[in-house]
Amino acid sequence: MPRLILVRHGQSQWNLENRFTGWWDVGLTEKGEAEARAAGELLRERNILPSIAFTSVQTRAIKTLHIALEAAGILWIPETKDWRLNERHYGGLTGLDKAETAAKHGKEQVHIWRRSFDTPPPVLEKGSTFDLSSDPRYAGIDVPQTESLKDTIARALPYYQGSIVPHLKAGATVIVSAHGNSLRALVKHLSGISDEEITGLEIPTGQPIIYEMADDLTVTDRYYLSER
Ligand SMILES: O=C(O)[C@@H](CO)OP(=O)(O)O
Repeated sequence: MPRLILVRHGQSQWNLENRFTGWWDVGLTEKGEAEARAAGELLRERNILPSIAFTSVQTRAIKTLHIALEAAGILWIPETKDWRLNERHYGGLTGLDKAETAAKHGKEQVHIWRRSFDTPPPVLEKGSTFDLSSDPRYAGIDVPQTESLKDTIARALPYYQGSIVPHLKAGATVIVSAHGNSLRALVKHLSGISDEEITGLEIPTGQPIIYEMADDLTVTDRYYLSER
């Protein structure tokens, strides 16, 4: 039966520092690496072993995937990296301290920027420190200047449908290592969560979420692997 494993990257350096991250490429902390290892060990213990992997083009998700697959003893499985699984682009907030930004603009405004469904943060000016449009990994891609959750869904979901669903339809166990907001996009679709409710859903770092599916990809069960 098809099975989908979703895992948010382990703690990143900017999760630790409480900074808006988005598309900025930061590494994992030691704790983040340990979370990734624990996720892989859990997959091995429970014998839930993916045969194919998908991740973003961001170091924290790629490393989480590799550390987890190595701990599970299956670092060799095929993997695909795609920018459509990237974190939501945080626009002009990228790099800022979340608490300082709340002190400056008010908690309510920051909550809207972080969790509203379709209000994007302010745009990131072209040529500013965190502008990634000349990064070679984004060659030929129109790098956004900001994204709401709705914008993130608009690129992550078609990617899921076009590139991941065919493997699920063939009965594979698929792992996706990605980010808080790109995974929200997938969970919203898979669990049929409304635009309002999805904004309240927090996805913890390094915790595999399992979707068990029927052959027609109807979800039959969803659970955190650590809770079973
Ligand atoms: O900074 C970010 O890119 C994300 C994920 O860490 O933060 P938020 O919790 O605001 O979606």
